[in-house]
Amino acid sequence: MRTAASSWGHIFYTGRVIVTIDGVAASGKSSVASGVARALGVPYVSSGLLYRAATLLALEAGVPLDEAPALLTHLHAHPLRLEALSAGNRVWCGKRELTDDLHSSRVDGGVSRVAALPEVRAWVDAQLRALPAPFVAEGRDMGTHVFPQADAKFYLTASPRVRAERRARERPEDVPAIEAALIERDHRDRAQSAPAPDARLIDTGTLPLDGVIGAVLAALPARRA
Ligand SMILES: Nc1ncnc2c1ncn2[C@@H]1O[C@H](COP(=O)(O)OP(=O)(O)OP(=O)(O)O)[C@@H](O)[C@H]1O
Ligand SMILES: Nc1ccn([C@H]2C[C@H](O)[C@@H](COP(=O)(O)O)O2)c(=O)n1
Repeated sequence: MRTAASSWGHIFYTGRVIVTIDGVAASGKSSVASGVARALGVPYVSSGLLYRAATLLALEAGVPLDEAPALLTHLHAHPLRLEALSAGNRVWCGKRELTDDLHSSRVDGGVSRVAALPEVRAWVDAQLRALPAPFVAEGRDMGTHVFPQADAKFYLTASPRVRAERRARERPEDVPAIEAALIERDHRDRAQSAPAPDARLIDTGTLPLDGVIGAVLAALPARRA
């Protein structure tokens, strides 16, 4: 029997298919995108990592986070490279790997300011649109703005408490503090975080990770080679 994954796997392998997975902070976007991409045998693309890497470089260099011209000059002098592997994305600045430094509370606290700058958004969008399809792309505006032509779109949600409890298993911080920071970030990211009208909404709070990945794979439109 041909499953949705195997049928799509063939199309992905030969075609330029794009699936987008957007959603609020810590809703499971990268875990789900990685699982779906692995099932389909294609890379996934984590757009948030580029915003995080831009924020880290600005913090390290003392560039004010809302000064777009200075930030863009710094980014052009220190080009970033997103390595879109299906097992986990990596970000490089020259020979230095930044990946492990991108999920700190310091970067979390500043990234929404950087992501609010239209010049930075255009810089990220250009890098994403230069990537060769097929892939699964995750972020906030993948289905609305960056890849409106995507073949299938999903939007993940979960309550702030559930998301904070999951994050607390990864970081030595207490749940109420993480929850408050997530609510604040949701608020600051809201301008670019609306679901695409044609996205399928999935509440990840009521499903295990494998269940969400299975729901995405099952919802991919039937395709035949
Ligand atoms: N459905 C799920 N059930 C249980 N845990 C989950 C589920 N989805 C994700 N997780 C866990 O929640 C945490 C956050 O997931 P993940 O990092 O994939 O979210 P994200 O939306 O990409 O986050 P961010 O917005 O910070 O980049 C991880 O520890 C992940 O393993
Ligand atoms: N397409 C995107 C991706 C991310 N952002 C912003 C919003 C977040 O605060 C930050 C980090 O993203 P995350 O790692 O939480 O997915 O980057 C955005 O505005 N647009």
